[in-house]
Amino acid sequence: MTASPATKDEWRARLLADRRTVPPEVRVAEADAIARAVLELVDAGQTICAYVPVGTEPGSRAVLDDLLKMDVQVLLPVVTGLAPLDWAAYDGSLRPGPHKLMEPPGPRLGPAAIAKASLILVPALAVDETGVRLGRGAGHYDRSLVHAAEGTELVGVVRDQEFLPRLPADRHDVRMTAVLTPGRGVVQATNP
Ligand SMILES: Nc1nc2c(c(=O)[nH]1)N(C=O)[C@@H](CNc1ccc(C(=O)N[C@@H](CCC(=O)O)C(=O)O)cc1)CN2
Ligand SMILES: Nc1ncnc2c1ncn2[C@@H]1O[C@H](COP(=O)(O)OP(=O)(O)OP(=O)(O)O)[C@@H](O)[C@H]1O
Repeated sequence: MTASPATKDEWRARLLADRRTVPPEVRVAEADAIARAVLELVDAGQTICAYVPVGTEPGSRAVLDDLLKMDVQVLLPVVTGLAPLDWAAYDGSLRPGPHKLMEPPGPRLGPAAIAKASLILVPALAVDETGVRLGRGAGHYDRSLVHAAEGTELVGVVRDQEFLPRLPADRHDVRMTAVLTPGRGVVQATNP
């Protein structure tokens, strides 16, 4: 058994390597389970922030279309350097952006648009039981989530194996209020 990684960078390397070993049929089954859980979390008329999975990330583009059909407004992140993320509404179309990301082609709503969302699905490499999230390491979400409205549900989406007891945390880390995994559904984070 290999020792547990100590730093965030060591955790990122381990978690990304593990994601690459997941067989396609497992990814599809996990994405379906995540989609079912997401659709149970939302109500018609609600605005949420979501993400388009990139590479081996859990989730699917299909759930975004299901959300539109349910009359949920879906905002997707747009990367603009190291500033907080910008946001644009999903209307069914996407175009390629940086880092192999897909983004909506429509109007940019500005970083403050995140405050319209009552639920934010946050992509992550791992989340711990107290809601500490490990992301890609650029701090995009940490810079953005401070603009979310108070009381907004911040749901980190990870595979079951990426829901960990403890991760290294920095002062700037914005904690998730809950974690969504394919096997366990939505689990509320505990107090640190
Ligand atoms: N889907 C998604 N969107 C997101 C994020 C994310 O983590 N996931 N971000 C979170 O902050 C921001 C963008 N940050 C990112 C930074 C680097 C890479 C990245 O390393 N991409 C790889 C390909 C993906 C892979 O194979 O795992 C690449 O560029 O090669 C992706 C997103 C905003 N949008
Ligand atoms: N609110 C902030 N203001 C200024 N710098 C920040 C802020 N949040 C994070 N950073 C910087 O961003 C860098 C990456 O932070 P961290 O390792 O926590 O990223 P992450 O949460 O894993 O990534 P991401 O949010 O992009 O997915 C660090 O150098 C950190 O100092």
